[in-house]
Amino acid sequence: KPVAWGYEGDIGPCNWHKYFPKAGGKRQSPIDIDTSATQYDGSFKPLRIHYDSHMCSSLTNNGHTFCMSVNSDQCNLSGGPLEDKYRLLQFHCHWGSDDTKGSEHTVDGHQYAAELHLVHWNTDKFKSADEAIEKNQGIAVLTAFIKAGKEHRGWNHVLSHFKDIKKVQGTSTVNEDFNPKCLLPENQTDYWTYEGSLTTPPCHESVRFIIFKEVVEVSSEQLAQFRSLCVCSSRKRDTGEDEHLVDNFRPIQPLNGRVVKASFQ
Ligand SMILES: NS(=O)(=O)c1c2ccccc2cc2ccccc12
Ligand SMILES: [Zn+2]
Repeated sequence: KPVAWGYEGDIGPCNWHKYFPKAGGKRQSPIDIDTSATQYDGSFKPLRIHYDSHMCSSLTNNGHTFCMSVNSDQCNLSGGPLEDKYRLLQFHCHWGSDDTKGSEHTVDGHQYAAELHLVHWNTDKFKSADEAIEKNQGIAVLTAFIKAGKEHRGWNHVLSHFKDIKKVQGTSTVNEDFNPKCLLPENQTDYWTYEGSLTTPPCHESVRFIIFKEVVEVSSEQLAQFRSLCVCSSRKRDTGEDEHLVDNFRPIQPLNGRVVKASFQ
């Protein structure tokens, strides 16, 4: 029987290690990026992000975030700090109950309104994503910070399906011409990178994070739409209100001597 976990109370992040022992490991995510301690690495090759936009994908509310799963073998990532080729599996976000919080990673202690994770698995070393998710170098997550500002047209292709996935386990098929690359910042050469973990149980220490320095803007109204998702299909607050999915970010974890590399000086 799968163990329930969440972001508050007894099943919250402070207790994850009791049922998911890796959550207490030495290379956990997220972390604070102390920009005075990052190390420039001039050996990185250019990041190669090749996504096609003819992939059919499906959007699900899994009770912890919305997840756009992609099933195209044409969406690949390589280069930068990566030794192998990785294939896009899904993307999702973490966000807050207001625009002052929501990201998982922080930069010099600053938390952004949301954080986008594009999850890729190592197709050179492993036969399936389920295998890769547990193995060192198995996963690469492209990460972009999001702040409240001007409207982001690309995000509307995703947000327009949210009414179909308001309830948990709701799914919606997305087969319009959408390329997730439009969700990334313009500057894709300046990023930080380090070795960490899934930020949700079972917290496997299999993830290479690549975190863009440039922050993406979406409007406050678009951020409010993230918060329209519900956490569960039935449970209502005593006020009869739906319980909305917000503050789905893990607190920052100890660096334990890890060095965050920078692709820029
Ligand atoms: N936040 S996360 O990117 O660690 C993450 C995953 C990372 C790698 C593989 C699968 C993942 C599935 C997630 C599902 C929900 C939230 C974060 C998730
Ligand atoms: Zn994530």
